[in-house]
Amino acid sequence: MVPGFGAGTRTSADVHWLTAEERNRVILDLKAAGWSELSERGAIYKEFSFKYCNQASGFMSQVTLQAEKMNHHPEWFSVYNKVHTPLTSHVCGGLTKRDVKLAKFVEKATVSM
Ligand SMILES: C[C@H](O)[C@H](O)[C@H]1CNC2=NC(N)=NC(=O)C2=N1
Repeated sequence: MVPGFGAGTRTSADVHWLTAEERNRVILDLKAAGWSELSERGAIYKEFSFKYCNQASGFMSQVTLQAEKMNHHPEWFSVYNKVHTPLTSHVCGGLTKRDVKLAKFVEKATVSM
């Protein structure tokens, strides 16, 4: 367990800011999938809209299980059938590989809803 990082399965390698090169590469893919950059926060953001509220709830349940596995959590909030999903790494106040990994999982979760 890395001191101060809790008992999660994180490794020190993936809790550092993305390099400018890594960021430029992943941001292009994320923007193509509809994510926006909250550059003032070093975060990415996407709003997901579902036909029914229970689909939004099911989506959040799926992502929560993954977030727990990764020990890396969205800062989201939902209103009826919409889920607002900012992702950032609090431990370093910016984007890390964990945010990218969780964003990719989030995208897959929407497909299965
Ligand atoms: C103590 C616990 O391991 C930490 O607070 C974890 C929990 N989930 C987290 N989620 C996110 N997005 N960033 C973090 O730095 C983080 N840290």
